[in-house]
Amino acid sequence: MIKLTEKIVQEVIQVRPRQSHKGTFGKILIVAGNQDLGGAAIMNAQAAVFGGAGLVTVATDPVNKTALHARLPEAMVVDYHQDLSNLIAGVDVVLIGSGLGNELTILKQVQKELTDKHKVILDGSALTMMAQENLPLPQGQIILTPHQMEWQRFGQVAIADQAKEDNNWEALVAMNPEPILVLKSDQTQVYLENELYQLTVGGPYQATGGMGDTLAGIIAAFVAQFQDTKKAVLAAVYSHSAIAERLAETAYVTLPTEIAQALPAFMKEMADQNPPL
Ligand SMILES: NC(=O)C1=CN([C@@H]2O[C@H](COP(=O)(O)OP(=O)(O)OC[C@H]3O[C@@H](n4cnc5c(N)ncnc54)[C@H](O)[C@@H]3O)[C@@H](O)[C@H]2O)[C@@H](O)CC1
Ligand SMILES: Nc1ncnc2c1ncn2[C@@H]1O[C@H](COP(=O)(O)OP(=O)(O)O)[C@@H](O)[C@H]1O
Ligand SMILES: [Mg+2]
Repeated sequence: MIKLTEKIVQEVIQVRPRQSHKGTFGKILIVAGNQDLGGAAIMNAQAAVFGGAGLVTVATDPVNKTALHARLPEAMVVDYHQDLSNLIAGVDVVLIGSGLGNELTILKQVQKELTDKHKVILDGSALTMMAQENLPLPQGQIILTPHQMEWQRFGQVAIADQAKEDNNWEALVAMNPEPILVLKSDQTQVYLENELYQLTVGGPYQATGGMGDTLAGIIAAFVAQFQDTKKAVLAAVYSHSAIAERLAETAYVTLPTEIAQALPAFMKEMADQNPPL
């Protein structure tokens, strides 16, 4: 078991090269937010934009369009009922599932367009629907971000049995190809290529709806812009809770949107500890 420390973030987040443009830092499609859960799409997208993604498009229920534009003009917004195949073909990263509710048709349509070139984050309702419908993993480099209840459904490991890492490995190796697992709890762990990483920052001030939607957006931003996907996932998981821990020095609860807002300053601090490329 390897403890996650600030070192991983310093390693991943570099000063940006001058010769760059928005395409350099990755294109993300977020498929999230049904009629009732538009906040999840907003929190995904805010975290992705503030986390440094080059271009963010949100495919969501049309009722969420005005709110998304008003909160986050940097993000593009499309109706998730439209044909998303061209959009999916043009992005590097697809984040799907936060606040998606029971939108099974949309989940299936997106999954069939994914290819090996995509990095795919499966969160929230995507995991729950895939478990209920027994759907196979889609193509792409897969990152699963379940909380314990979602992992119980998706990985079929009872919450009480998740404390034993062997049980989680057993469920993971049965999946082909083996995804990266970010198993969220008050003791979040990342299962990644035979190594178990343990988060040692963060705390109960994070127990607020939307906290995982924000983490999923940060993971999307980091894997979109940083070369090494595995290290980028670890750095995202660490950054999310390290920022929360800092905010909690003066706050009883840390809001997901506040964590997103604090990301650019945190990332600059980490990058400044590295020499420019
Ligand atoms: N503002 C919004 O639009 C929000 C949308 N959300 C979305 O709502 C959908 C349903 O997600 P939920 O997670 O609420 O519902 P779930 O039914 O999947 O799971 C939530 C329940 O699981 C149990 N549980 C056990 N261990 C847990 C753990 N370690 N962490 C969290 N829960 C644990 C809790 O009793 C909790 O009520 C997701 O797609 C999610 O992205 C949520 O993020 C809440 C905020
Ligand atoms: N008591 C806690 N200590 C540390 N982290 C927590 C605690 N409660 C929740 N979190 C973190 O908050 C996030 C919650 O994710 P999730 O349950 O998916 O939220 P949501 O779906 O509402 O956005 C995870 O990253 C989890 O590790
Ligand atoms: Mg969640």
